[in-house]
Order: sequence, then structure tokens, then C-alpha cells
Amino acid sequence: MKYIVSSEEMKRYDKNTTKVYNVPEIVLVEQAAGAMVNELSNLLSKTNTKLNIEINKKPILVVCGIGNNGADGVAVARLLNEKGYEAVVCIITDKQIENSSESFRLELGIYKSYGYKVNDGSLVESLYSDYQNGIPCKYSVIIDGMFGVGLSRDIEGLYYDVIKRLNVLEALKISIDIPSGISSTTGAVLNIAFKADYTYTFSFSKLGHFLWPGVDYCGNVIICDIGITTKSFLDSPPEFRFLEKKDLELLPQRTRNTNKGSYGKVLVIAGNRNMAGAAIFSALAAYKMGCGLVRIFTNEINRNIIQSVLPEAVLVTYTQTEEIETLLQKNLSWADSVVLGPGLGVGETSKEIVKLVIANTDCPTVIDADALNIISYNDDIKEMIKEVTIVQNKIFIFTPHLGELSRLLKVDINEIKENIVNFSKKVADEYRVICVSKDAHTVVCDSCGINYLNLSGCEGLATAGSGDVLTGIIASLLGQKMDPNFATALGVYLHGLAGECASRDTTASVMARDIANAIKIILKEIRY
Ligand SMILES: NC(=O)C1=CN([C@@H]2O[C@H](COP(=O)(O)OP(=O)(O)OC[C@H]3O[C@@H](n4cnc5c(N)ncnc54)[C@H](O)[C@@H]3O)[C@@H](O)[C@H]2O)[C@@H](O)CC1
Ligand SMILES: Nc1ncnc2c1ncn2[C@@H]1O[C@H](COP(=O)(O)OP(=O)(O)O)[C@@H](O)[C@H]1O
Ligand SMILES: [K+]
Repeated sequence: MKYIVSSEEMKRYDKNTTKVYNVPEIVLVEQAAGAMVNELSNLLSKTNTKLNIEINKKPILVVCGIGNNGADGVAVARLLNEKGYEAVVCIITDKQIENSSESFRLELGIYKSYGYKVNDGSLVESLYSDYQNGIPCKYSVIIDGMFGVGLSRDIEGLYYDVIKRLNVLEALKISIDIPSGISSTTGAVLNIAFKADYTYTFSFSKLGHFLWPGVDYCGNVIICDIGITTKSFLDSPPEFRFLEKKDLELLPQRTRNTNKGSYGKVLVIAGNRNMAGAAIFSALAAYKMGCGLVRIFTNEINRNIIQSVLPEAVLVTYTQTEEIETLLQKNLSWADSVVLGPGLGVGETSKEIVKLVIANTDCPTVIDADALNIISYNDDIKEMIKEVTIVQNKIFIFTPHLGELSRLLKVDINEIKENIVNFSKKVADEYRVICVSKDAHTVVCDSCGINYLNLSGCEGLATAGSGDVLTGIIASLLGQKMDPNFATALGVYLHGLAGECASRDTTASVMARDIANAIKIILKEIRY
């Protein structure tokens, strides 16, 4: 597990390091520049660089603002010069230099003492004019040190023009900390952003590196250690983290002296006329993820298809509404975890089922797809959820994709895309649930502020039934008695890995069953 920070958090941890641990800011700037130049010179020494640029034959341009991102830039330029590269600083500001940060002034003083060159915005103007006249860029590498985590508003005026011109020049593009113009907290482009091939960031990656559209501007993100550690969190760790392969070691242990009852019983309440597949994928994934028993509660109409495709699942079917309540109560008391919603439909019977489950379940329950839609359309059920989560401490996991999230919040989907983190936190807080907002990088939030951004997965997962597989994986881990928040985050992570595995030969042909089947390969790789 690693932390990912927002702009506000990073600024706080920088400040704690200087104020509480007495590390002068200039020391941090020097450490940042030193660590970055070490990494960067490894990259520049490789012959592979973009556009076959001959790094050693042309100088490096470091474009700096006058805050601490610029201070890093000036220090990077000095260290590159000391390493034998020819690096030139270009300062971009519409303010007097007296308005610069203290570390910037210090770094500029040191840089000038060595006799290295400084330019202003007119250099970018002349490079742009060369570009328009078909003259190749005079610099092999352009390093962006204009704005980092201090970016607080839209890029305009001089800064806008500079970024626009730099973006068209042919050179290897590097950003310091985060591309100028990208919000470190939301990944939004604040009017315009520098388009980097590589981003060298410090101590912790930022949310903006992994949220869209920021992801597309960062290129490869390299984290440089500059000595700011988790001690600088004091009592307030970052809200977000991401999981890595070694976190799979925390999957529930399996031992010899056990039986199917030892690994959890999952009840999948899913499927309706023409929607048997949703129940099948959820149940199949639950078994593949290790639970001992799966029961599918579905419409009688699905009996033949489910039994012929997945005979391992026990079927409980209903034909008429009257028998549902007794049947559900009996099966809910049997279950260790529940999936509610895939392919369920939104008719009156389904609505009745959703209400009965919310009222009667007493184990962690994953609420997906049509069950979420039913909740969205019915304010009385919304209130019912809040009542049972807040008063009775019931554990619900909502797994909306962006369309379902938009219906649930009654907020336009484009607005949600701009700040998926905040909207996910809103659902988690308002309903006191764990909210899994499914996207290319899925966000998992709980109401205690322990949140995850998932970095596994690929576009092979963009296929019908993929979300049904996810419900089965999460419910299986819940049924095996893992902590609900961690089980959810680990389930999302593993689902992503399974998607990557199923996509090894092609992403286009991946189907839901391939993702479910790939769970076994992932578990085999970690000898589970
Ligand atoms: N503070 C520290 O202890 C450290 C900071 N470091 C570097 O410093 C950066 C943060 O530095 P700063 O907080 O000085 O901020 P930045 O250098 O990111 O931005 C400079 C200033 O620009 C102004 N600004 C914001 N948005 C603007 C816009 N759209 N147009 C014009 N001006 C705008 C703000 O007043 C801001 O303070 C980090 O990203 C990192 O690169 C690192 O050197 C490590 C240590
Ligand atoms: N491009 C992508 N990259 C990574 N994950 C993706 C991508 N597209 C979809 N996914 C994942 O695939 C799943 C799709 O779920 P969902 O839309 O509910 O599918 P369905 O309803 O058909 O089962 C989610 O977990 C989502 O995060
Ligand atoms: K930058």
C-alpha cells in the first residue's frame, strides 16, 4: 500500500517537515533537485529517447515560475550543468522578482554565482517563431518548473501563451512534480497544461497524476524520495492510498483442516428475464475468489440456463411475489455476504426485493446495477438505507459506474467526471456506505475517510458483465470475513489485475467470463 496525496495534504506535509522537524525548506528543494537529477540523468543516458533526440548535442531548457516549483527548476538546471549537460533557465513571470518565494531567490542567487545563463519569456517566443518557420527546436529537453502543487487557479495570459508554445515544440518534455496546469487534487486541466513525457514527483504521488485528464499529461510518473516521510503526516495521514501486488499477501489464509463452510457463503440476488448472465458472472467470480458456497436467488425463468452453465451454484427461485419474503428471509439468514442487483430489473417485484434485503440483511451487502437504480428512483428507499446504516450499523457497499452515480446523486455525468473523488466521498458520507465509483481508475471511499484509488486494470475490462464479476469478487472476500473496506479495495484491485491478465493477448476480445477465469491465474502467480 502506498499513499497518494492532494495538493492541500502535500503542502501540509511540506510545512510539517520544516516547522515541526526543523528541516529548512531550501534543504528540501536541494534534495528534490538532487534526487530528480539522478533519476533524469539515468533517463538521458539511455539512447532510446523520443524523436531520436541527441541529448548531448543540444542544451536543456528549464522553464521556471517564481514559486518553489521554479526553485526546484533552477536547482535542477544548476545540477545538470554541474553534471556536464548544458542547461539554461528561462524565468516566466508577470510579477516582480521580489514576489518570488524565498527558496526561489536563494536558488537563483546560487545559480547565478556559478555563472550559468538566465533568460526570460522572449526565449520561448523565439523558439516558437523558429517552429513556425520550420526550424528544429534548439533544445533537446524542455523541463517544466512553472507550477506544482501551488497551482490554485486557471492558467491565463503569459503563462497560457508559454505552455501553448512549449507544447508544440519537438523535444523530450519533463515536468517537475506535476505538469503545470494540472490540478494535483482533481487531475483537472486548469485551462491549459504542459504535456509531459515524464514527471518527476517528490515523496508521494499526487491524486492528479492518476485522475483523468491529468493522467494523459503526466507521461511516466517517477517518485523521488526527498526525505519527507510518513512522520510528517503527524496525526493526519492522507485520505487516499493505492494497493500493490504485495498487498495480495493479506488475502484470507486457507488451511488444511477446513471444509466449504469455512470459506463463506455468498448469496447472489440477481438476474431476471433475459438477464441470467449477470447472476452467472457474479456467482462464478465469487467461487473463483475462494468462497465455499454460492446460492443464486433469481426468477424461476432462469433455472435451466443457470444450471446448465454453472451447476456449482445452488438455485433458489421464485415464481410469484407472495413467496419472496419468506424465501429471502431464510436465505439472508444463511448468508455471510450478499450481492444485490446485477440484472435484477427495476419492476415492482425487484423493488420489493430491494426493500426486503435492505430491511433484513445482517451481513455485508454489495449493492450494484438495478438495485442502485431502484434506490435512485425512490426517495423512501434512500431514507431506509440511511436509517439502517446509521442507526443499525449495517454494512453496504455501493458499486456504481458513472451513469449510476449520476442517477444516484442527480448530478450530470460530466460534472461527476470532473471531480469523481468528491462525489464518491459524498455518497459514502451521505449514506454511510462504502462507495466504489467504477471508472478506468476506480475510487473506493468509506465514511471514515480511508479511501483508495485503484491503479490496476485496463480497457479490456470495458465489457458487459465486467462489473458483475467485480460484485462476486468483493462479496467472496466479504464472505471470508475480511474487513469490509479493505476487502472492497482489494477486490477492486484484484479485478483490475484479472482484467490485465485476460487482456494479455488482446484487449478487444476480452469477455466477462475471461476476467472471472483470470482470477485463478492471478492467485496462482502469488501461489495462493
Ligand atoms: N514547500 C516545500 O517545502 C517544497 C516544495 N517543493 C516544490 O514546490 C512546489 C510548490 O511550490 P509553491 O507552493 O511555491 O507553489 P508553485 O511553485 O506550485 O506555484 C507558485 C505560485 O504561483 C501562484 N499561482 C497559482 N496558480 C497560478 C496561476 N494559475 N497563474 C499564476 N500564478 C499562479 C501561487 O501564488 C503559487 O504560490 C512543489 O510542487 C514542489 O515542486 C519541493 O521543492 C519540495 C519542498
Ligand atoms: N478502460 C478501463 N480501464 C480499467 N477498468 C475499466 C475500464 N473500463 C471499465 N473498467 C472496469 O470494468 C468494470 C465495468 O463495470 P460495469 O460498467 O458495471 O459493467 P457491467 O454493468 O456490464 O457489468 C468496472 O469495474 C470498471 O472500473
Ligand atoms: K511543473
